[in-house]
Amino acid sequence: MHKYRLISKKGEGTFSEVLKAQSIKTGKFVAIKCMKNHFNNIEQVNNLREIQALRRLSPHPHIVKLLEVLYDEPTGRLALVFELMELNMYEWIRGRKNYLPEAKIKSYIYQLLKSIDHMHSNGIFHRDIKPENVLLVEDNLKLADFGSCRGIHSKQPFTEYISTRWYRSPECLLTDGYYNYKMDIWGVGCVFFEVSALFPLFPGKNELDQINKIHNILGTPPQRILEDFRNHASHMEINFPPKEGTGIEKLIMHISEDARDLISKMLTYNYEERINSKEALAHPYFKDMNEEYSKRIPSPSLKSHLADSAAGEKSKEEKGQKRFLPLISKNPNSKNPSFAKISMSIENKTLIPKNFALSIKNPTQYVQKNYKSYY
Ligand SMILES: Nc1ncnc2c1ncn2[C@@H]1O[C@H](COP(=O)(O)OP(=O)(O)OP(=O)(O)O)[C@@H](O)[C@H]1O
Repeated sequence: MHKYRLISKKGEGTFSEVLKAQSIKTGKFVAIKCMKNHFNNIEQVNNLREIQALRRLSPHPHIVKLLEVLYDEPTGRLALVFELMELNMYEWIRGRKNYLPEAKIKSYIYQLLKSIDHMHSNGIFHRDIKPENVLLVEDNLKLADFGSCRGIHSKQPFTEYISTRWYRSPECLLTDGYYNYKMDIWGVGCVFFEVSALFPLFPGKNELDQINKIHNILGTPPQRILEDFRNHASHMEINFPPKEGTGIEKLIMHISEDARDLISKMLTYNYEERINSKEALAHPYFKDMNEEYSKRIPSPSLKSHLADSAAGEKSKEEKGQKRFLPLISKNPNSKNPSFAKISMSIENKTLIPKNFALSIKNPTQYVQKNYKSYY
């Protein structure tokens, strides 16, 4: 019944703790996302946005691959088993003193935009684009954490409190939920800046400070945009004294003009004018990338190999399986090994280093990044 041996902690988010584990049967390494919330029944699990979105978006070379869903009905605990990635984008830049090569950044941002384009073309937007949700293994990038996603055609206003403050778009900060898929592009612009500059562009300490940080750099929005925000906001008075921004350009003079131009098109106040994923992929910044990328991922079979490269050897069950669907059934007593009680392996103290036991902490906690204050 012990399907996975837990090895170490890989990360922690608001809703989960992610552990590195090894399949006892196949020796393959995986990442197990142990959800902090409990679930009453399998229907609740099946209705999870993260699972539904991953089913719709997979397989794709730049979307993290869900391998298995482990649900223990008696305890209500849920764990999602993913292919293991090496590190997230924040970990990649953390503590660096020297700028990263532009070619590397270009390749990663291109792949990120490919994932966004795939998502948006399939009617989903992510709503929490940030460096911690962008996972890397060698030269490959995959987008993760679809827990906040929504359907592009869902009716506004969106009422949930979403998106991580530093990467939240102005329309998301200032209106009562009148935003759309273009908020993901704002997030990509912030990530693109951050991996280029090695510090976050708008590290707001609270909502008001977040708005101020944006104004300090981009200036206050034009009257027309402010009027539009005002018509969709009741929670705050939108009345900013006009201010000129210091501009993004001078913070990233070391990158190419094309790169700066693309970042500023992603960080456009008016989301109707903000560049979309297809236009961004066709931007002159990527003129050498389209060919490079098709050389790198030339065929569907290599695509699926790339998707598995992080996790080592394919298991017997997966070999020959073209399209992977997470294993989940209504019967918790089924012989299906995916129903091995996750709690058994997680609680087996001989298998887990101290402090790495699954902890159910306050799901609203916010883990502050390890950055110094730059402004
Ligand atoms: N497949 C994976 N391979 C390696 N590390 C991973 C994987 N999935 C997640 N992680 C690590 O765990 C962290 C938290 O994962 P994730 O964002 O999915 O959790 P969450 O609880 O939904 O977080 P959030 O607070 O952003 O909503 C990630 O930032 C990443 O560092």
